[in-house]
Amino acid sequence: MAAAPSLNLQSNLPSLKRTFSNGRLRKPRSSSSIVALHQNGSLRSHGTPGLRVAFQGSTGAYSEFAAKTACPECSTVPCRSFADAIAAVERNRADRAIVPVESTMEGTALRNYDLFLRHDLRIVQEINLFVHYCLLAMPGVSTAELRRVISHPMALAHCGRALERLGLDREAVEDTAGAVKMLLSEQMLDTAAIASPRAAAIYGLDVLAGGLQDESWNVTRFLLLSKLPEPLPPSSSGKMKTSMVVAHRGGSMTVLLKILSAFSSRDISLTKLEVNNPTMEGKGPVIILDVRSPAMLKTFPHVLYVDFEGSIEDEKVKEAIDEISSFSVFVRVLGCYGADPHVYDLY
Ligand SMILES: O=C(O)C(=O)Cc1ccccc1
Repeated sequence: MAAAPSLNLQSNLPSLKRTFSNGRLRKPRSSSSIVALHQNGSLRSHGTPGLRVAFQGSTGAYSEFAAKTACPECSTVPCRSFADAIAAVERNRADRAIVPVESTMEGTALRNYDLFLRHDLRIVQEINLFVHYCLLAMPGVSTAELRRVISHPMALAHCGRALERLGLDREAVEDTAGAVKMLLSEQMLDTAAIASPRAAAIYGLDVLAGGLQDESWNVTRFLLLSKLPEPLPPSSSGKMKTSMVVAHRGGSMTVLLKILSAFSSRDISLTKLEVNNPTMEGKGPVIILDVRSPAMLKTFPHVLYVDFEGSIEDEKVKEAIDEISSFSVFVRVLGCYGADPHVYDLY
């Protein structure tokens, strides 16, 4: 009998423990192992049975696995786009949305982040997922017969060198599992998909190659978004993290120094500091919803994304935010949630 793949919890980055199940998921993952991880680990449980989590893509997408990792007992709601996943939460067709926002190979997925800023949702959990990319094809098709490959743009970008070597034309589609479904529905015999071993097992495709990513350490950070803030856990239950966006008048260097000083003078560790540079190709001003009433969309040319360790209930965090608010144009706290030091891996 094939062993059910299980999640592995590591106490520290960057080490990672993996379990192998021949890359195949033959039956639904038992959630009991994940519940145990929640009980032992620092994560707050989102394990309410019946919780509906919206994600972009089809069954078998990486985002769906991230959702199941974050909320083991949840049901997942496939959506065509990330915007649809957000709308599902806003219209009460889902309780949470999950979105990939950063990867070790490419940094922040600004499109997703910027879209999130236009809505009144909060970050309630983070999940780091080790992403394995495989080359999948219809049963019986060999690598020599392939002419092109389809997948999510991030997957194509992460496997650039391998695809170069294989000499395949690339075409972006909505998501990795959607690419697999497309192969099947259109019986494509000259096309491969890049997707997870889990998607291969779900849809019964052949895995022609594994570990396709250009960098062996390929972790994607997902955020779980909710309409309402989660109650903050007691401070004894582990480290907290806060995310915020800061809009300023320009002159990034001075602002950066002032922000660094607001945190370092209070011994608060930053985990992310990203400048949104409006001169970047294709990058316009950022539109942010001002969630204070009356809620309205505002446009800012100069924006910084900041994550740091600490809870908004900590006195020194409140002071740091007040100080930053005094020299910036706009500040919005995007969420306060349990810091998850683990990388989850399903192979
Ligand atoms: O297309 C998917 O499967 C997704 O969930 C989006 C994605 C793609 C590549 C890495 C992480 C998430």
